[in-house]
Amino acid sequence: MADKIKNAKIVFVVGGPGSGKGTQCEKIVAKYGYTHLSSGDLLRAEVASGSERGKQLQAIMQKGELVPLDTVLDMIKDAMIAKADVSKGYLIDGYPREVKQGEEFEKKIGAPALLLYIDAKGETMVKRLMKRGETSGRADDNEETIKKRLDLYYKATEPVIAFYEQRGIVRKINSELPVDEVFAIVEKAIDELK
Ligand SMILES: Nc1ccn([C@@H]2O[C@H](COP(=O)(O)OP(=O)(O)OP(=O)(O)O)[C@@H](O)[C@H]2O)c(=O)n1
Ligand SMILES: Nc1nc2c(ncn2[C@@H]2O[C@H](COP(=O)(O)OP(=O)(O)O)[C@@H](O)[C@H]2O)c(=O)[nH]1
Ligand SMILES: [Mg+2]
Repeated sequence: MADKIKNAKIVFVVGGPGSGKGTQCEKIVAKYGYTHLSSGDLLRAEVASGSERGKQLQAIMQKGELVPLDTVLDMIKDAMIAKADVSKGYLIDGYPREVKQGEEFEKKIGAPALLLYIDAKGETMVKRLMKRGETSGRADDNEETIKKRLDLYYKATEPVIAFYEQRGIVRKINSELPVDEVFAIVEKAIDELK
């Protein structure tokens, strides 16, 4: 039943690991009532379920690599459909990770109206993730995996931003600032959508 979500407002939230995607998404949910779907959280839920598929995913995520495209996309699509009747819009956090993921999303679900590009310096992201790692319990918040995630971000995900820039839907957000100042910029981008 993809019909239900064909006309939904879709916002891609893209940025490096630890750039502050999740933090800003929470604030958008609180103010605008959007549905927040973090692809990483969906994958971690599958891992936590203890399923066979979850075990395979865990091995990939622990290495900081990308899980197969269809796996993530199916999870996002199912989660979107489940919320279709109540959703004012969708925040797709941490996806697409590569241009191909964006193309497949558009084929199977629909086109994004906006891409929020949450931008922080590499050293800032590493610092935040090491700090988060003290309490997150995430198997990939360690120095070695963080470095791999960052490398993959620059190699595979930054081209996603260039791809959508051609369409004029990218809003670059400087997330070096304090959270509330970052959100003030985010609000402007979301308000433009209405
Ligand atoms: N579309 C996606 C999203 C996530 N992952 C996997 O899930 C891991 C964690 O993703 P995510 O939670 O989005 O992590 P980061 O981008 O590193 O951002 P953060 O942890 O700071 O939210 C990734 O490293 C990757 O292995 C993936 O393969 N494909
Ligand atoms: N100073 C500052 N810290 C932030 C900001 N956003 C997030 N953080 C911190 O950076 C860490 C990673 O943020 P998170 O939202 O999980 O990032 P994500 O990996 O992009 O989803 C968190 O522990 C936050 O405390 C921000 O705008 N400013
Ligand atoms: Mg996150």
